[in-house]
Amino acid sequence: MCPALGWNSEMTSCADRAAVQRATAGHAFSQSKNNAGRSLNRTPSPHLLQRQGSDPTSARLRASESPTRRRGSSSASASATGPQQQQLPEEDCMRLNPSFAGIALRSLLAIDLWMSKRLGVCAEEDSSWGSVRPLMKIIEISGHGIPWIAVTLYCMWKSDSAAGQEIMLNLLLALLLDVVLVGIVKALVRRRRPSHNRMDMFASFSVDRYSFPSGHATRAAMGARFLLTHLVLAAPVRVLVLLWAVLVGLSRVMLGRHNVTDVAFGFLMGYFQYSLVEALWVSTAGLQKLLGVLG
Ligand SMILES: CC(C)=CCC/C(C)=C/CC/C(C)=C/COP(=O)(O)O
Repeated sequence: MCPALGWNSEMTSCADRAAVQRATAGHAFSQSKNNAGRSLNRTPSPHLLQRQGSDPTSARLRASESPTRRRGSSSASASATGPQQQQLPEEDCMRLNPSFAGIALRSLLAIDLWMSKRLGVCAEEDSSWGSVRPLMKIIEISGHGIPWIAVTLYCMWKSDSAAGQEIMLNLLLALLLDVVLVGIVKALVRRRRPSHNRMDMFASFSVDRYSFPSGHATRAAMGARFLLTHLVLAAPVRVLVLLWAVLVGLSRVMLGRHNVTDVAFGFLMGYFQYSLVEALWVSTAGLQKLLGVLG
């Protein structure tokens, strides 16, 4: 009798250990869902296990222990399917890894939701930091795509040097690339914005109802890297640019627009987007050549 799970078996193989751990993990999650605050490792009572007889966790458990039962029930069939038998435990071990990865991911997401809820201190006017919400919304606009694109176009038009125009052209292309890539990832991942978010954001696409990744964070990271690389800025201004990027990310969580992981991934994605822009850098000479070919 397995003391933790309460079923009869002679569990010695890797497959059996896998079954035990999957069942324990599955049980731990159903426990933590139904009964927040209890330990994940708590041993279930026999009474509870009886009740779980028809739930999906038990169904998985029955499915996973079936190879063991088949092995145990007939030694003749075991010898008949010898090589296959030896593969089964290995397969089960491989299925064990995703379950641990699943546990790690679920734990990370739970921490993420908890932290994001706690940091969403200006999600509403009457939230604990509701008085700084207008300031956070100004920071939000400073990282929005429309002002960035508008200012870039203006600088490109006003620039009197070919080098300046080339830089602004590439910044414009980078901003458009950012909108497209973020839109694709949001549409693929489809993570809902936090429940405490008020959807009162200035000019957004329909895909912006999703929160992963934060488009403001990608733009802030990519834009900051771009400006720091291509503009000659005094040291205090460079610090201000970095501070602004951090504030944009922080304001997303404080406004309740995003979870922490949306912003963290957004920063990472924006950082690498800049590397892509550098790799695909378009020179004005190259652009003129291309336009000549097309025209
Ligand atoms: C010309 C053109 C394609 C402009 C698009 C600018 C635009 C509307 C960007 C979307 C900005 C936005 C609301 C992003 C959402 O940011 P999150 O940080 O909330 O993901």
